[in-house]
Amino acid sequence: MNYCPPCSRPDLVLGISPHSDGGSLTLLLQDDEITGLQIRHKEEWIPVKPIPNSLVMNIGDAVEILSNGMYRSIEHRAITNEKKERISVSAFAFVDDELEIGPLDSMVEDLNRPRMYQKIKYVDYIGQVSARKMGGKAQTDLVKLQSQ
Ligand SMILES: O=C(O)CCC(=O)C(=O)O
Ligand SMILES: [Fe+2]
Repeated sequence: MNYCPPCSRPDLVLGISPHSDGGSLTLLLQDDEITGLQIRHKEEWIPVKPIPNSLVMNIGDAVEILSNGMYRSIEHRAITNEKKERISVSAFAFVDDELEIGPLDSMVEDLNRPRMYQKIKYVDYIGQVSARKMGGKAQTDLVKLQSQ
C-alpha cells in the first residue's frame, strides 16, 4: 500500500520515484479521484487517468526478460497532489527466488530473434535491483547482453 499526504510543492516532491516493477505482473488499484500515476513514454511523463472501478496491470521485469523484450516493463512514478492525500494498493506477483530466469526458447529460437538478456537466478536479480534503489527503468539493463 502506498500513501502520499498532500504536498504543498508537488513540483518538487515525488510520491514514488521512477522505477519498473521487478516481479512478473502487478495489479494496481488507484484512487479514482486523483491522477497520480505517470508512465514514461520516450522522454515524457504521461498521466494514467484512473478508470473508475478498474485495476491497472503492469508488466514487470521478469516478463520483459522471459519474453526477450517482447513485452516491456514500463517505467513509472507517482506524483504528489497539492490538495488531497492519495492511497494506492499494489499487488505484486514475483518469481520463485531460486528460479533462473532468462529469455524463453520460444521467444528466441522459434522467433529467430537475438537473445537480449542473460540468465540469472531471480533472487540475484532482485538483489541487484534493490542495491540500485529506485533507479529508473534501466534496471533491466543489469541483465541486458552487451551486444544488444
Ligand atoms: O501509486 C501508484 O500509482 C504506483 C505504485 C507503484 O508503482 C508501485 O507500488 O510499484
Ligand atoms: Fe511500481
